[in-house]
Amino acid sequence: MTDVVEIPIRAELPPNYAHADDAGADLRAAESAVLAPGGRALIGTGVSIALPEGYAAFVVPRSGLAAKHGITVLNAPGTVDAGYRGEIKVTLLNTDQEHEFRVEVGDRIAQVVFTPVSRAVFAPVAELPDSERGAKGFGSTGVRG
Ligand SMILES: O=c1ccn([C@H]2C[C@H](O)[C@@H](COP(=O)(O)OP(=O)(O)OP(=O)(O)O)O2)c(=O)[nH]1
Ligand SMILES: [Mg+2]
Repeated sequence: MTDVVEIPIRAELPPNYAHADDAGADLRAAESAVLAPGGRALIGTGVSIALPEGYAAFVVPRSGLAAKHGITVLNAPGTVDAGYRGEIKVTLLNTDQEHEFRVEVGDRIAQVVFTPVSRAVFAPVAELPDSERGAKGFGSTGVRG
């Protein structure tokens, strides 16, 4: 069964899940905007929430807007802190260098995912424990095969 968390919300256009088992709830634009080719815009959603302590919300792109129009969330995943009570806004980036992209009020421009998060307590050490990967990264395993 899906884990459900109740989140107090103030919104004219609340985020909505397209399907009962979706992880992401679509965020709607509360204002119109025109993104020039290569341009960006900070777009209000009119949504403000009170996340439970120990939770975060991540504002992430929609794959259809990315694949069809080159639209992404510039700071993806946008991080909404549990204590944030302001309006959730979406920084859309139009990566298409030829076409502008128009946003109308009510358009579903991004999605939001809710998740519990851990906070770190940093414990300084002289040496880190060994691991199989060690310091290898940034393509160390290649691409093919
Ligand atoms: O896509 C986003 C990302 C963040 N926020 C809101 C909620 C978050 O809690 C707050 C601050 O975000 P972040 O910490 O990413 O921004 P910052 O540039 O570090 O600002 P601050 O100095 O206020 O933390 O802005 C959004 O509405 N949308
Ligand atoms: Mg910050």
